[in-house]
Amino acid sequence: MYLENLKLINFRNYNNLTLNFHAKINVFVGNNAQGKTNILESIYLTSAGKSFRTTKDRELIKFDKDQAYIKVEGKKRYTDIVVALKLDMNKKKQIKVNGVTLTKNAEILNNVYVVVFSPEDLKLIKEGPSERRKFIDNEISQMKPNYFYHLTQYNKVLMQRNNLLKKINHHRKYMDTLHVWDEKLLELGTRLIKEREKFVQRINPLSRLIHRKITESKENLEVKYMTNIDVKNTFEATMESFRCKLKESLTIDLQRGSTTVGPHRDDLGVFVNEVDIRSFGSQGQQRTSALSLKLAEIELIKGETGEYPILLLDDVMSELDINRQKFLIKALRDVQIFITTTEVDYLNQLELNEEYVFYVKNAVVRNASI
Ligand SMILES: Nc1ncnc2c1ncn2[C@@H]1O[C@H](COP(=O)(O)OP(=O)(O)OP(=O)(O)O)[C@@H](O)[C@H]1O
Repeated sequence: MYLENLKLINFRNYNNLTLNFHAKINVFVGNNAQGKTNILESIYLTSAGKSFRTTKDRELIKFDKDQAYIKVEGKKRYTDIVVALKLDMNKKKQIKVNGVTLTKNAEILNNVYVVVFSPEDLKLIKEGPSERRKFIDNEISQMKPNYFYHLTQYNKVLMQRNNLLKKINHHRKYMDTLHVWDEKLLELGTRLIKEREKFVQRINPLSRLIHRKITESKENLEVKYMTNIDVKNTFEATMESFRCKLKESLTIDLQRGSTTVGPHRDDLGVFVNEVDIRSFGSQGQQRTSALSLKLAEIELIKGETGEYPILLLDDVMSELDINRQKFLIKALRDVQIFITTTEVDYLNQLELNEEYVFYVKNAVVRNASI
């Protein structure tokens, strides 16, 4: 799929902006703090309904304004797609897809497919497991909105169970209601585990292949799903093994007042040439592995939905050497790419057409074709 245009009103530092995009590459060039990432952020919002930089919608509305508006129009293989969001300081955000107002914001998923790669994504490898769980969850949610629903429910049930564990410490009578929460936790948790296992099984060969190309076959990347539950072939058997673990950990859960086993403790192991690069990788290895995973996601989304997602590369091109940049542009022939950069030098090396380039200065965007 690709986006044809974007309209912003009172979004971040923009008053009123309309941009027509190129179906292949769109590069936003400018100094720091001019509004380049804001454009990528607005595109991401039309995919996920939320920002990749903040959880507070009010930060997205232009200072001194009450409302912001974002709209994209694009093409999928068989349909046109129009997504519009209205953000309001005081009211809930309103989202329309092809003119129809959504009743639940989560319904926005599965319309505009986006993969974003930013310096933040380095965290994917070097930070704690929660960043890697977020990666897995975001990717599966985009392809399967039901997964997002189960994840939200799981987190709610987990919180209720943890509250109950704390209460039981003071009043044993609450013990009688624990099994109710356990059953819900087991059912929802097993759904997450089975989906995550499937996701990692599919992304592993894809990312390995890409990684081999980027590193000219010098490195072998392997990602492994790491969970404290024994994953079995069937849903029922996996749920049983989760049940055993939950029973075994009851004493310690009660002591701690929190649930110590389940998919909320999952991680993604990332190995290069059999070395765990979460702890032992160089910066370059961590960066390249994160890139390989992100690029694998593109293929995965294509396989799952039949559409290539849009790729947002925020400030990462200059961190890659020229060979890797060229690889990226060449390998992603069929993907619409949005790039932000402060450096123009490499644009010449990449031999990009001027019409692909947008110059951004203090929320004013100029393009050769405008
Ligand atoms: N709600 C808002 N209202 C008005 N301006 C805002 C708002 N939020 C952010 N800005 C402004 O947007 C600018 C930052 O834009 P953006 O993050 O897109 O920068 P950038 O061009 O990508 O820079 P860099 O290269 O440093 O990443 C800053 O000038 C900031 O003050």
